[in-house]
Amino acid sequence: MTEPILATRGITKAFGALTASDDISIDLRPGEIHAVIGPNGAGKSTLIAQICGGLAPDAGQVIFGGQDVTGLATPARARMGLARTFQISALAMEDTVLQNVLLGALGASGRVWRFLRPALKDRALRERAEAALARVGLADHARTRTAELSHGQRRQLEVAVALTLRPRAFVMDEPMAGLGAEGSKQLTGVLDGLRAEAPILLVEHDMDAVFALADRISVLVYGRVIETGSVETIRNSPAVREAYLGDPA
Ligand SMILES: Nc1ncnc2c1ncn2[C@@H]1O[C@H](COP(=O)(O)OP(=O)(O)OP(=O)(O)O)[C@@H](O)[C@H]1O
Repeated sequence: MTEPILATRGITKAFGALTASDDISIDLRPGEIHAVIGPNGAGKSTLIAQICGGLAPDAGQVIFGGQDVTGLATPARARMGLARTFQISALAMEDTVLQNVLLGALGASGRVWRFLRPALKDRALRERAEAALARVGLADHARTRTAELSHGQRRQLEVAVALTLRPRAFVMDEPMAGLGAEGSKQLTGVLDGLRAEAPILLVEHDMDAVFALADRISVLVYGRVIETGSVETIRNSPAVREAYLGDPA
């Protein structure tokens, strides 16, 4: 079997008497979108925080690129190529779309961002930024002020910024939240093409998007993964229906 790029091994995290992550082992393989779904309070955010470095597990490990990164802080994991998106929008609204992506590319190049002006003239950086914009369908908006983009286009821009870091894996936290039907459809198209570049661990409530995108789905209930499988497996699982949809099979 292909070596996973990202994996948790027996991740456990308790808040007082509540076990928010209960011995969770999931993995993300090259080329796939692995969705994590579950009812409110199931522990999705807690899991993501441990994967990305915001929260230390009580037990278990996070493995990224074959290395144990459990003790590493978020920026160190990001530098290794773990790209988290959609947590808080970090876009500079008054800057143009291209400037936002250039800032990302500049960060990835290790230079400091007070040199943004020369960066606009740096051909290699600019090409990288423009390629990222084209990748998410925003090539025609390079000179648009970011504040003028629709909500959905801003999500696309966040993906472009993340792409400039040349990520090895994406962790996405509810990318479809707050988007209308059209925005969700467009972003679904972007994410669909992205898995070839870097696999995506996708936490998402929008089941249309999950069923359209996921190669595998893990279902989290009360901090436990009760089932991992293909869309078909999950759709037909009596355990998932009962525990997640509240529908006794
Ligand atoms: N810092 C904390 N202190 C105490 N309890 C917490 C803390 N963070 C989360 N919890 C609890 O852990 C459980 C899991 O929460 P979490 O936010 O991970 O769930 P979730 O699946 O992401 O929910 P949602 O879908 O609503 O975002 C919940 O019962 C929550 O109240």
